[in-house]
Formats: sequence, C-alpha cells, structure tokens
Amino acid sequence: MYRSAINEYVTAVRNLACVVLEKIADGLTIEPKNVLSKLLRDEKSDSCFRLNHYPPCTELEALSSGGRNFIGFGEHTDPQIVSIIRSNNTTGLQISLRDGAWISVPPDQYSFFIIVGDSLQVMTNGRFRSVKHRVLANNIKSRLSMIYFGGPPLSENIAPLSSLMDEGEESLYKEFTWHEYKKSAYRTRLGADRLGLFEKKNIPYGQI
Ligand SMILES: O=C(O)CCC(=O)C(=O)O
Ligand SMILES: [Fe+2]
Repeated sequence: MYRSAINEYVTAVRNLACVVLEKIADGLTIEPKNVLSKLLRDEKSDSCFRLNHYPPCTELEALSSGGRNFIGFGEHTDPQIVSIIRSNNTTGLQISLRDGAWISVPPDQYSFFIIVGDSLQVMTNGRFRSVKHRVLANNIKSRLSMIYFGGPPLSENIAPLSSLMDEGEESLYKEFTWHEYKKSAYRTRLGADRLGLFEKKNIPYGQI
C-alpha cells in the first residue's frame, strides 16, 4: 500500500518537475520545449526519491548557547537536473546567497521547493545556477522531507543545449556524461565544489 502511494507521489512530482523544466525552456527560448523534461520522462532516467528524517536534537539548546549552528545535512549542491522538496512544517532548510550568507527557507507543508541542480547549470551554460543548500538541526520538532531528484539517463552527455547558445558562445564546461559526473560527485566530499572539476576555468560560487 505504501509502495503504491509513493509511486503515485513520484509520478505526480515528476510531472511537476517536467512542467517547471518546460517553463524554463520557454523562458530561455530553447527548442524543442521538452528538451530537458524528456530526460526525466525517459525510461532510463536516473532519477531518485529520498525521504529524510531529522529527529529533534534536544541537547542543542544547551550546546548552541554560543550561537553555533548544528548541521542536519551538510552544505552541498544537488548534482542532478532539478530537485523538488516537500517537507513538514519544520524549519531547517537554508540556501546560500551569492555572497555566502545563509538564509532560511520558511517551512510550508503545502508548497514544493524547487532546487536547480549542477546538470541544469551546465545545460544552460551557467544561466541557471545550482544553489548551495543545507539543513540545520532543530531542537524541538522533527523534520521530514521528501525529495525527488530528476536526473538524465546515465549515458546522457551533459553539455550546454545548442539552441540556447549565442553566436560565438563557448561552453564553460568540459565534456562529460551524467555517469561520469555522478561517479565523480559521489567520490568527492559533500561540500566540495564538485562541478569545479569540470569547469574549463574555475568559476567561484555566485560569480556567473
Ligand atoms: O531534507 C531536506 O530538506 C533537504 C535535503 C537535501 O538537500 C538533499 O537530500 O539533497
Ligand atoms: Fe540537496
């Protein structure tokens, strides 16, 4: 029973991700409109679904009197194309602004929170930026989140879409497949600049 409810949710959230990607393609005047969404609909799509549970960390009150943050999930960018998060009504998720400041995402159990992944950054040649995020531990309430990570088939070349490139524009990235990127990303530290290894010239965070 749970399995079929989860399958239904994943199908619905994948459809939502596809609508978002088609709107992005529209906004960037990319043709055809389904050039990104078809990667998620492909039967070989390497997408996944994760449930995260962060139990309340009651010792935090005493420990955090020095103003320290306690991390539930360390800072990182998501390697896939797009991630869709839905959580219960517990704070914790934060995103990093261009200047490195962390801001909290207000929890809303009725909303979907959409995160641009590294692969979308590459496919848009930096027009969309994958956002660094993390989750802080909460001292009172437990946080539950469900995340759909929309990824392409393993053999897909991750490269800027040709219909988006301006005349003479060059790719900011070396050539690689999703399989190569995924392997490399999971070998490196969670918080490392994992896309940096594939940039032709180093692009510091927030500098596109
Ligand atoms: O649990 C969350 O709200 C976000 C977790 C996350 O960023 C991830 O699983 O990649
Ligand atoms: Fe993430």
